[in-house]
Amino acid sequence: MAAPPNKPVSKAIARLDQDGHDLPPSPAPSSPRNGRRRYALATELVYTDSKDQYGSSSIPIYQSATFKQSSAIGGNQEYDYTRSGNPTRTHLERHLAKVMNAHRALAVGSGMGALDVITRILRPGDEVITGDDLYGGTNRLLTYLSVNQGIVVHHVDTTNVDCVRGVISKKTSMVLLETPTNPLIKIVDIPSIAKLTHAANEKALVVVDNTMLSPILSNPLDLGADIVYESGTKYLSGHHDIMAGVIGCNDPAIGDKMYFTINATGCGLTPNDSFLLLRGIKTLGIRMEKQQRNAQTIAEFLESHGFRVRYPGLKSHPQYDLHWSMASGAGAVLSFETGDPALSTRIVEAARLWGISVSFGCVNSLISMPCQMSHASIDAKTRKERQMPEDIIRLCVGIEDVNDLIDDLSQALVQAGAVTITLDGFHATATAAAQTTEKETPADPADASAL
Ligand SMILES: Cc1ncc(COP(=O)(O)O)c(C=O)c1O
Ligand SMILES: N[C@@H](CCSC[C@H](N)C(=O)O)C(=O)O
Repeated sequence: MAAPPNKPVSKAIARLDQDGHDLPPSPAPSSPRNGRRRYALATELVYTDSKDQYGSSSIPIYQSATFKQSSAIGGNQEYDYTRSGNPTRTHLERHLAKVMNAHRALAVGSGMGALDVITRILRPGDEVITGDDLYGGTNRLLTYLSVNQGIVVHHVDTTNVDCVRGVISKKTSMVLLETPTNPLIKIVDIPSIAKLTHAANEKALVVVDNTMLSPILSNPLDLGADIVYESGTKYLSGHHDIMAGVIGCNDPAIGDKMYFTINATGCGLTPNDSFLLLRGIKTLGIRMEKQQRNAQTIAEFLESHGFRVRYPGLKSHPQYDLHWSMASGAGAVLSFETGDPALSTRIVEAARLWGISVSFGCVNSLISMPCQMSHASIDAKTRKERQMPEDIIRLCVGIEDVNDLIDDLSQALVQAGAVTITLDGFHATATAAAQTTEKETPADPADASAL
């Protein structure tokens, strides 16, 4: 089933604050011809004009902890100490603000570091509403805040706006959303929840973790969110060679509060990692294009062979229309079930091209079992209460040749005994969804090469 063609995501950059940031090497604002306010996002991602003194086409790494001052009584300069600010990081943040259509962007050492900075806005007694399907590390940090910092955390099914309505009140300070959720790929209605939240308490902050889509596919700030953050470790950098976290917001006072925390705690992204993130961002458009094309083909392959597949590029996804009303692509993470955790383990371990690894968004394809890996920090009882299938397999699709990926997956499915050979190919054996009228014979691993 073909997904709708990519549509342009972001509106024109309207909120970018150019004041006070025009010192080298901050990026120059883009200036397309024909009266347009900005280029298409894929162009903005690679647009690197800067005021570098030598006109360097790649922004230099200012690998310096300190900057000399012109005077003992302060001086009039932008930088004094890299914890407080660094030209390479500033360039990255300014570039991100353009890409995220944010008034201000901030770059820190990891995605969890970003959430830490955001949740430090909370005060004891504040209430947070969040989902019941969340990245394990997010769940862990929220649990820490509720146990140690007096924050009240409500986990509800955020895919149902009425569930959010049921717990929202004047005491709600933050609503934290993930969409598509990790790992169940459920979709959350950001505009409706943002409206509901701001009506209940105009000071409450709607925060969206956009790691699964990245700015090239969705812009939560344009959908009503107050703060967007994501793990730059994933799609933004794209090569699994750095850890990073980025934050965007439109309210200058909130931006200042978060900057205060970054300077006070020292979690700003290093100059070297800022450089690598800048480099990764340039290829985000083309990587995502290929990754999601591959993901669509693989999702269709698995579904057509009888597996229950969760991917918003498939028409069978129960929230297909909602997803496409908020995003211009389906992303490149999908999950599927086999009905048996031991069988899933065998599939994962039989794959070769698909690396057994946590994380996603990288150019290499990865396969994992979230309940045992990325979400193992959520205890088994809570996983059961939240209906996380222990057998779920997550595929994070890369840029390899899609036929090689399908071939490797096919071999793994056969070797693990997850499919039966039929007259015209093979079909899932163990999934609840597997229904076949054809005469089946158990798969022989030796047959894998014939597939
Ligand atoms: C959805 C989501 N948000 C946030 C994070 C945290 O990012 P990081 O690993 O960069 O801290 C992850 C993964 O780690 C994630 O999957
Ligand atoms: N051991 C790590 C696991 C990181 S999971 C990374 C990523 N978000 C994913 O979903 O795969 C931890 O405990 O945080």
